[in-house]
Order: sequence, then C-alpha cells, then structure tokens
Amino acid sequence: MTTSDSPRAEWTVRGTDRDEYARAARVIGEALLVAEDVPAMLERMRPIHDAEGYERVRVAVDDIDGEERIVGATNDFRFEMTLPGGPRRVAGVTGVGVWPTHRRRGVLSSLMRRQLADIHAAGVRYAALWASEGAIYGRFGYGPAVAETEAHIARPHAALRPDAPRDPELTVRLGYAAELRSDLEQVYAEAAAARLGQVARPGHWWDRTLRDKPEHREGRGPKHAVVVRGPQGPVGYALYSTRSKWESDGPAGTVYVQEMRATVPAAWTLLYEHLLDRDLTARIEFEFMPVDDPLVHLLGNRDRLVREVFNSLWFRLVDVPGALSERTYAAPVEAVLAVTDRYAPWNAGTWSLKASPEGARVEATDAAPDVSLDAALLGAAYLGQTPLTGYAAAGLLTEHTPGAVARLDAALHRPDAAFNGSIF
Ligand SMILES: CC(=O)SCCNC(=O)CCNC(=O)[C@H](O)C(C)(C)COP(=O)(O)OP(=O)(O)OC[C@H]1O[C@@H](n2cnc3c(N)ncnc32)[C@H](O)[C@@H]1OP(=O)(O)O
Repeated sequence: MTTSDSPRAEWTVRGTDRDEYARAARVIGEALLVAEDVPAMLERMRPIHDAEGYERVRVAVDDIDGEERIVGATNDFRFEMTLPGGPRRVAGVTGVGVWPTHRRRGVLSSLMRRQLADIHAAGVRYAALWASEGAIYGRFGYGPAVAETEAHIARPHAALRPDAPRDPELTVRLGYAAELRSDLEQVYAEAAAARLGQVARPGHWWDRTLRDKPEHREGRGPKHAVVVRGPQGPVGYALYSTRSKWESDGPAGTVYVQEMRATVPAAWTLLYEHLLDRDLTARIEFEFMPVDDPLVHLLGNRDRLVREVFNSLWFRLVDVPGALSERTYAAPVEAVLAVTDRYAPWNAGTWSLKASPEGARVEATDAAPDVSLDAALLGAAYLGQTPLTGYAAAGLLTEHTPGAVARLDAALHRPDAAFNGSIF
C-alpha cells in the first residue's frame, strides 16, 4: 500500500455510466478476487448491463492526490421474483466490493444506505442478494431466507424406485442447450411462477445461463440440454455437461447438472433416469438443488444422495408495511410489531398486522408491541422458510406477549421450499 492509497473518510457515493463502468469493474474484480482481467470481465458483464442499464451501479469515489478514484461499488438488477403473494419486483443486489486499501472505513455502509434509499424511492419493496460471507449483510437489514443444497451421488447407487411415476406419452430429446432454448424458456417460465424465490428470466439472462465458451469449460464438454416433451409441448429439462475420466478399474466420468426444471411429476422420472445412467460415468453432481427436490423421494436409496445445505438468498423488506400487507398468510394472526431498522429508518416504528388467508392490513399504531424485532428478522422469515421461533430462542427478538411468535410463524409458514438456483 502506498501512502497515497491511505484512506480518508472523504468519499462520496454517486451513480455511474457505461463509460466509467470499466473502472468500477476493476474495483469489484479486485475485491472479489476475480481471476479474469478487466476486458474479460467486461466481455462477460456488458451484455447484462447493456440490457439492464448502468444507472443503478453506485460507486464510492475518493479524491486521492487530486484524482478522483473509485474505492467501492454496488449494483442492483431488477428481477420479478415469485414471493408469497405472487410475482413482485425485487432489487437483486450484486457487484459489491471495496478497494482493499479502503476497507473497514464505512465505504460499504455508505453504499448500502444510498442503495436502500434509491430502491425505496423507486417503489421497490424488496431486496435480495447472494452473500459472499454470512457476517456482512445482517446489519444492513438482510436476513437469511432460503436454504438450498448442492448434491452428488455415485452412479451405482442412483437407481430410482420402481414406482416412480411414468407417462408413456412423454419423450426425451438430447441436444446442445442453445438449440433447445425455446423449450427451456417455456418450461422455466411455468416452473418459476410456481416456485418461491425463482425469478423471471429475460433474454439477456438466458444468454448468460446458456453461455458456453470452450475456454471456460474446465475440461468439461459442451453444454447440453435434455428435454422431456408431452403432447402439449415441453414439460421438463436439465441443463448439463460431462467430463470424461478413466481410472485403472474403468470409466469414471462425471455428469454436472447446472439446473433442472419440470412441470409434471413424470418428467422428473425421465430426466433423472437420463442423468443418473449415462454410460462411462461414475458420479453425478448437482450444482443447485431445492431442499425438497423430487430426487430425494424418487431414489431407491435416498441415503446415497450426499447433500450439503447452504444459505442462498438473503432477503430484505425495503418497505416493511407494504411487504407485510401484500403477502399471503397460512393462518389468521393479529400482532403488534415494534421494528428497528438502522439502514431504512422509514421502516422503524410500531406496526399493527392483521392478517388471514383472505388478506392483510398493516398500520402504524401506538399500541403496546407483542413482539420487538429488527427488520432483518422479518426479511429472514418473509418467504416462510425461517421460523422466528429460532430467533426468539436465541434471544435475538423480544416476545412481550406469550405465544405471539408461534402465531406469527404459523401464519408466515410455507410448506414448499423456496429456491433461487442461480447466483446473480
Ligand atoms: C451481494 C454481493 O455482491 S456479496 C460480495 C461482497 N464483497 C466481497 O466479499 C468482496 C471482498 N470484501 C469487500 O470488498 C469489503 O470488505 C466489503 C464490501 C465486504 C465490506 O466493505 P467495507 O467498506 O470494509 O465495509 P464497512 O467499513 O462499511 O463495514 C461495515 C460493517 O461491516 C463489517 N464487515 C465488513 N466486511 C465484513 C466481512 N467480510 N465480514 C464481517 N464483517 C464485515 C465491518 O466490520 C463493519 O461493522 P460495524 O458496522 O460493526 O462497524
């Protein structure tokens, strides 16, 4: 670190534009230890930003020896995400990084504050992100809202149970992924609308999903899709690649599954039969899998599926009363919530929630609270996957009225697992 790199708390946060984005990318790349150089990063990122715009990239700039230097950046893409209550606009926060010599001086805090204010001003009620580290975003009001898994199974143990559902009208077709794109788009759109945490995927995100540069394959073959079709059209697909390997005792190739979607149960059977029984393979790896994926139930021996659970989406209520009032509820509940929110002060206050499966109303109130909690905990609980009871047991919220937290959990609960499945 040179003397002139030494940080002074004099940065300002502002927007950027297409021309300046390369400088922001340099900071983000360095902070995130990205192996690519800036031109390669730009080649990857430009198509997304050209479609999404550059105006939501915010940068922190410092004046160093008379030169304005970018020392931090954040961005958000706008997604339509399936939430309890239906599809909603969500700010997908991403591209967060601070120049290594300027860390721990509040640069990120300034960026987060400005970003939340901008998201709120745009009328977007939610933000979500994939965190590089779980210790960063709780203070900014994000809660861990979704768990998903990566998984693998050894081919000899991967047989499906004999009563797995079958439909003789379904057929299987294998091809290069790009060639089958319209089938994938059709299935994905239907499946995404039905699954909490999924986002609608416009064309530029499909380009990203199907990107298949030989230099990025790391020894794997080209990206393939296997599509299941029925009389009405496509009903399932898996996107995958393979790697060939030979051991002294025989073939030991791997199938790498990037993503799978299906809209009818029998499609899962055909997709899994295809993936789990490719000749010359010994192992099948799934990059992202919902915790309630059908494979767990379809396997003859479910214990052979090795799964590692991780937190995926961190979720934030940018507008607490708005978000709570447009959600659906599994059971009637009435509760007064005292909410703290350091980074979105418009949420702080006492809110009366009256909700039932028929609808919900949220109003500011002077009544005594039943529960006091931070907005981050409401973000964690919002998708119905993370009970508040655990936070109460840990002493991280206060229950003033006995039973209030259990009643809130019963109302917020969703039986289906949320799943995002692709890092943005
Ligand atoms: C959605 C995404 O893009 S995830 C990617 C996030 N980026 C990275 O991980 C890249 C590498 N890291 C960085 O660039 C930076 O260290 C950042 C962005 C994580 C933090 O930036 P900073 O400017 O140092 O954060 P800032 O000084 O505002 O710190 C705010 C608070 O977060 C804490 N904090 C910051 N980074 C971390 C961390 N990695 N782990 C734990 N705590 C952290 C600070 O201690 C501080 O705590 P306080 O509020 O109790 O005082």
